[in-house]
Amino acid sequence: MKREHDELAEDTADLTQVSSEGSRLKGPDAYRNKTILAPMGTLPMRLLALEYGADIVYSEEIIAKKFAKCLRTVDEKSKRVEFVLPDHKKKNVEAGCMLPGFFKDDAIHLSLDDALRAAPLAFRSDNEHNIYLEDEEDEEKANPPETTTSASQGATKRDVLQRAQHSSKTCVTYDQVSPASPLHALYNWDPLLDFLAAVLSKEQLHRTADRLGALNVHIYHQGDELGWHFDRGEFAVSLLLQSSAESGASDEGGGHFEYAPHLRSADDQNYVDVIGVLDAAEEDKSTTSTGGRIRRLNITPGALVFFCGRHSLHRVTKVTGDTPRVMAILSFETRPGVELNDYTRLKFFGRTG
Ligand SMILES: O=C(O)CCC(=O)C(=O)O
Ligand SMILES: [Fe+2]
Repeated sequence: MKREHDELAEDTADLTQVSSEGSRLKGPDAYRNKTILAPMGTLPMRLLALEYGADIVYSEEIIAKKFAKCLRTVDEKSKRVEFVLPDHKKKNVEAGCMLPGFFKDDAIHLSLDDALRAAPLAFRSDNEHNIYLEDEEDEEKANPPETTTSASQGATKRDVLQRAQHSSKTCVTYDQVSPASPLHALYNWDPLLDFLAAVLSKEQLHRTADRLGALNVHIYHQGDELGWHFDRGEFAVSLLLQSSAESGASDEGGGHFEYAPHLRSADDQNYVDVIGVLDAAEEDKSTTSTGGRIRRLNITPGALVFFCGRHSLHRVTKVTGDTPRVMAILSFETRPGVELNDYTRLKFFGRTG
């Protein structure tokens, strides 16, 4: 309690507050041994609290110095109000968000049964890839290694490309998902497009036009995993149908979603920290400075997850138990009519049509 009190004092050191004594006090001393109430909503309520013995009352707007420095922004479409630090804008933007319980038990079970019925026909991929999910030869031609050294010196794109990742999973394609599945209904439900567009601050979203890749269900059996990668697309929407993890954060069962938020940006590939995260994950050194950037998201069945994977390195750890991890991926684009290329279709679906 003492520590919190001091932290609050430090955080608000520049602010001048009106106390019950009516005098203006400045600096940390103004907050020692005082009865402080926060957050207090309306002025009459605050005045009443002062009358009944509180020394200092705060409205929400002046709790922290950091907060006082924020800019008020309003998203035009959703009308959502956000307070953003002007110089730390990127740190305020989350890598993703999760809505637990979006699908209730019945919808989960019907979708799961449908996917598992289709599984014997589905393609199993098992391959190595780099974290950028791109063809190395094409990439080297387009960006010769000498032009791709990180601003934070010492590591190059070539170093990162050499860190091969393994992925194996079975993929039920869109044409194999039954039109009777709740997943099919959800994906083709127009209000979902509006909802996602509002949440993601996009003018308009469209379902991906790919007859195989628009909606997929990935099944990870024992030994399967999804290696570290940055998504090529801007964001992904996923819905977990079955977890392989036995309980929340414990390692048992495996199949955990792990990510290192904001590891790169549009202007800095940050190869040094990318290598640091890959090393830390390999050696399971979650306490090293780069390893400390790795977070684990405890996704429960039925949760809808939006994830901006283009700048946040992420993976699914190896499934170690008997229960397969079953994850639906819903794909959307900001432009209509977008299809996958044949290279991707062959790699992940084993066919082009
Ligand atoms: O299955 C997951 O949780 C993530 C899947 C993913 O990262 C992807 O499909 O790109
Ligand atoms: Fe991904």
